[in-house]
Amino acid sequence: MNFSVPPPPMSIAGKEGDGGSRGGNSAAVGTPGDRSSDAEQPADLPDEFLQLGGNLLLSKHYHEPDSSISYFPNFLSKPEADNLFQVLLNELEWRQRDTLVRGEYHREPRLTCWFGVPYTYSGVELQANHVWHPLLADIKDRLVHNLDASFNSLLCNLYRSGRDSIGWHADDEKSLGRYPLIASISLGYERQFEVKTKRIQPKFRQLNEWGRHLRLPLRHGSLLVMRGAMQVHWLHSVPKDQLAFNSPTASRINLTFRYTHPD
Ligand SMILES: O=C(O)CCC(=O)C(=O)O
Ligand SMILES: [Fe+2]
Repeated sequence: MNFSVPPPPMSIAGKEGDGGSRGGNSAAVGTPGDRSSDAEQPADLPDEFLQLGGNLLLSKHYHEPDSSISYFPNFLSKPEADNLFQVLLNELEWRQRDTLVRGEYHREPRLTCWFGVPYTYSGVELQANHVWHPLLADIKDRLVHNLDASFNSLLCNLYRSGRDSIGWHADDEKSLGRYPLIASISLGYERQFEVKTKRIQPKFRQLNEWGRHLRLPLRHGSLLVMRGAMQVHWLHSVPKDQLAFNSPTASRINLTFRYTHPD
């Protein structure tokens, strides 16, 4: 199923710069009448897309690949996802790291674990870790096969409750290349994944019909793929979930497979 794309709806030239660094926060800039321009009011994607999945064209650009996401709600069966969640929760070496946000170090509001070649983002240096957990090596091989893409690294995130989050950012480190394909698997408690356009906007040729700030809940066992120029033109986040702030059963694991180019 392809979820795309009415005629060019609007001019969305931005005002000022905000590259949207990982863990940073930036307010959306709206245009009058743009129903999804308010940072508090993301547009929800239709149930059909959430149930069945599909491809969603976010925006088209001049001289660049489209920005798009693909969603596979049932990539892993329930028993496999249940088992993977429990095993990873217990067996990975989860650590809380310090990250640089606007010149100051802060504890990340989540735990992480890294596999693959060395990787640096926002002041966090992740050492090479070539001893892949066997279940993760297996998933990597299946993703390579299914998506016809290469992956040599994996960032695992553990959101312990609704209090944990990842702020607005783009996966736009130089080592990922300009148009990375990022495969993101969700396990455990369902959290909202939001995307919005960056504040400096190019002259998009065409924008999707839901606007410039969208969200979708990422289901246990689902796969989300981010493609094309998405990291150049869009930010993404998993905001805090007030309803699950104090719930110890609201943990979520996210696995983002990437291809990291050596320096
Ligand atoms: O938890 C998620 O779904 C997103 C994680 C993410 O964006 C990242 O690790 O860069
Ligand atoms: Fe990300």
